[in-house]
Parts: sequence; C-alpha cells; structure tokens
Amino acid sequence: MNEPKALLMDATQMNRALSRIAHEIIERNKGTEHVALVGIRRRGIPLAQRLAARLKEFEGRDVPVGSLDITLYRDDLTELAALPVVHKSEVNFKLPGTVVVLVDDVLYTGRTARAALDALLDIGRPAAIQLAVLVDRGHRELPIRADYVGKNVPTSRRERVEVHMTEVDGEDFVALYDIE
Ligand SMILES: O=P(O)(O)OC[C@H]1O[C@H](OP(=O)(O)OP(=O)(O)O)[C@H](O)[C@@H]1O
Ligand SMILES: O=c1cc[nH]c(=O)[nH]1
Repeated sequence: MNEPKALLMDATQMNRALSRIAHEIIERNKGTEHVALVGIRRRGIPLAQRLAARLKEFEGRDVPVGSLDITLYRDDLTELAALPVVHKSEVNFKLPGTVVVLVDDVLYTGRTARAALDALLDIGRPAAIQLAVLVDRGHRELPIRADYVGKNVPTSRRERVEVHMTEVDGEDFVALYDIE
C-alpha cells in the first residue's frame, strides 16, 4: 500500500466513535440484557471487544463476544485459492432471544456483511441482527445498511479505506489510500 492520501480518523476519534456507538446500542436495545457482539474477522473482532468494554463501563454488565470467519460464505469463494485459509468461528452463547450486533471495520459493497449474516444464521436463530461498522464508505452492491456507523466517508471506487488497530497493526488510525 502506498502513502495515505488522507487521515480519516485518529486514535481519539476512533475512541469517541466507539463510545458513541456503544451508547447507541444501549439506547436502541434499551440496555444490554439481550445483546451480544460478534466480530467479523479480522479487525471486527478487536472492535467488538472494545465495544464490549464500553458497554460494561456504561451499563455494568458483561456482554458475550463472539467471532465469525466468513471465508466459506464468500460469494467469490471459487475465485480464491484452491485451499482458502479458514479460521474458527466462535459463538459460545445461545442465539434465540439474543440481539446480535455484527461488528466490522469497513462497510463497502456489503458482500462481507451478507456472508456474515449467512454464517451466523447457519449457527442459529437470533432474535434480531444489527450491524455496526467503524467506517461506511458507500458503494453498496446489496441491500445492506449499517445500524451503527462510526464515520460516513464518501469515497471513489479507486480508493481504499484502511482501519489500523493496535491489537492487529500496533497503532490506531483510519486512512484513505489510492489503489495503485
Ligand atoms: O463491504 P465489503 O465490500 O465486503 O467490504 C468490507 C470488508 O472488506 C474488508 O475486508 P477485506 O476483504 O478487505 O479483508 P481484510 O479484513 O483482510 O482487510 C473489511 O474488513 C470488511 O470486512
Ligand atoms: O476500502 C475498503 C474496501 C473494502 N475493505 C476495506 O477494508 N476497505
């Protein structure tokens, strides 16, 4: 990846956005009693963990956190390597009666979110599924929208949004790049 053309969020802005989303989750679901978070690999997982920490801070209760690997549910699976690397999905809580908030870093075409819906619904039947993303960059190719958005960023298809997180990348920031 070349040099970023714009810094979209610094660490403070990411923190503020996550706090706001946590408050919105509480407001929308009237608390967190029936809420669970499920992060989509890869950076959705640390984002879900950070949101869970804020929900605990604001509401005083632990919410379950799971993870999904959507590799086998991708609609371009046949175009991937013959043996795609598949990681574990972990959803170690009951889905019926639970509102699952799927968490991802970037929402673009919506194809990852669609795959995550299928992956989750193969595991069980939650009461409802909501979607939280740190960045919505537009260009949807499917009828998918996020319930919680950290930042809406108008982009061109010739650009790429990269979310960097301390847990994965050693640093927190979101930047915009030209695709070479
Ligand atoms: O709405 P979409 O068009 O599906 O794009 C969004 C997805 O793209 C990114 O993952 P990517 O496949 O680039 O892999 P990465 O997690 O390794 O960055 C990002 O993490 C989202 O999961
Ligand atoms: O810009 C984009 C598009 C898809 N996935 C990303 O992480 N960034």
